[in-house]
Amino acid sequence: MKPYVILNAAMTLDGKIATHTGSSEISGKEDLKRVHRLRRECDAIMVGINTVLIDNPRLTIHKIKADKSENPTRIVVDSKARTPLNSRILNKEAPTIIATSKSAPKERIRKLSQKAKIITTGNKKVNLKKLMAELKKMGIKKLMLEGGSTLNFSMLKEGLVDEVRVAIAPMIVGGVKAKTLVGGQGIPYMKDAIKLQLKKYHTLGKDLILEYKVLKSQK
Ligand SMILES: NC(=O)c1ccc[n+]([C@@H]2O[C@H](COP(=O)([O-])OP(=O)(O)OC[C@H]3O[C@@H](n4cnc5c(N)ncnc54)[C@H](O)[C@@H]3O)[C@@H](O)[C@H]2O)c1
Ligand SMILES: Nc1nc(=O)c(N)c(NC[C@H](O)[C@H](O)[C@H](O)COP(=O)(O)O)[nH]1
Repeated sequence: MKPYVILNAAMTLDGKIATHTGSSEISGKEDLKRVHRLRRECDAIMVGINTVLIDNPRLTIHKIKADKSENPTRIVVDSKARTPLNSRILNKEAPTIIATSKSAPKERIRKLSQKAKIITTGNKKVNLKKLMAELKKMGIKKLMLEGGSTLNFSMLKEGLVDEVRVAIAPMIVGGVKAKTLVGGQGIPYMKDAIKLQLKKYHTLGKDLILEYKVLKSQK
């Protein structure tokens, strides 16, 4: 049992979700409103620790009108409990979960547990399947995965993503070191690619929105 997971991101035409310096203002203002409407529909938003360290996101609904009580629960996948204590994700605007592993230092866990709920799974890194099962037990039915590249790969590879929604901005930045929509180790052979089915597409301001269903592998 797991929540229904929607991976949402914005990328340039060349598939980058940030430049090699970490700059990532990609979505147009209309797309940002779409993202915030999606946040409002979800029970939780999840990001990887690098996204917290680089972007210091709030992960609340703040581009459209919403009551504080509508903010989804924020989740950081953070094996070693590196989330800075002054990061915006730990403010009082919404509940926060730090998903850690057994490799996280006890002292960091103690400090973070004063500001967030801690869920520990996995030895060296977070066990995403177990984390998803825990979240479902807690009542999280719909989860928005907001990146980054490394976490997107792990979630897709583990078969935990149900839908992918991307905004393609009419921009190209290049750079071998710039993060793409899905990074991680990658899949060696095209025959083993994660297969998707295009469900919907439309323009939104200058961006193109594509919505896919993830097809479950036959393995
Ligand atoms: N344009 C967009 O839509 C968008 C969205 C989100 C993030 N970003 C960008 O993505 C970049 C960050 O991406 P990234 O790939 O460096 O990091 P990430 O945010 O995906 O975090 C990855 C880290 O999570 C931790 N982790 C723990 N358990 C894990 C597991 N089982 N699987 C995977 N990771 C696990 C590891 O420390 C790993 O290095 C930033 O520059 C950010 O601006 C862009
Ligand atoms: N859809 C989307 N378009 C973008 O252009 C962009 N850079 C992100 N990036 C997602 C990432 O998780 C960001 O850190 C949060 O979008 C910031 O979230 P806040 O506004 O602080 O709540 N996502």
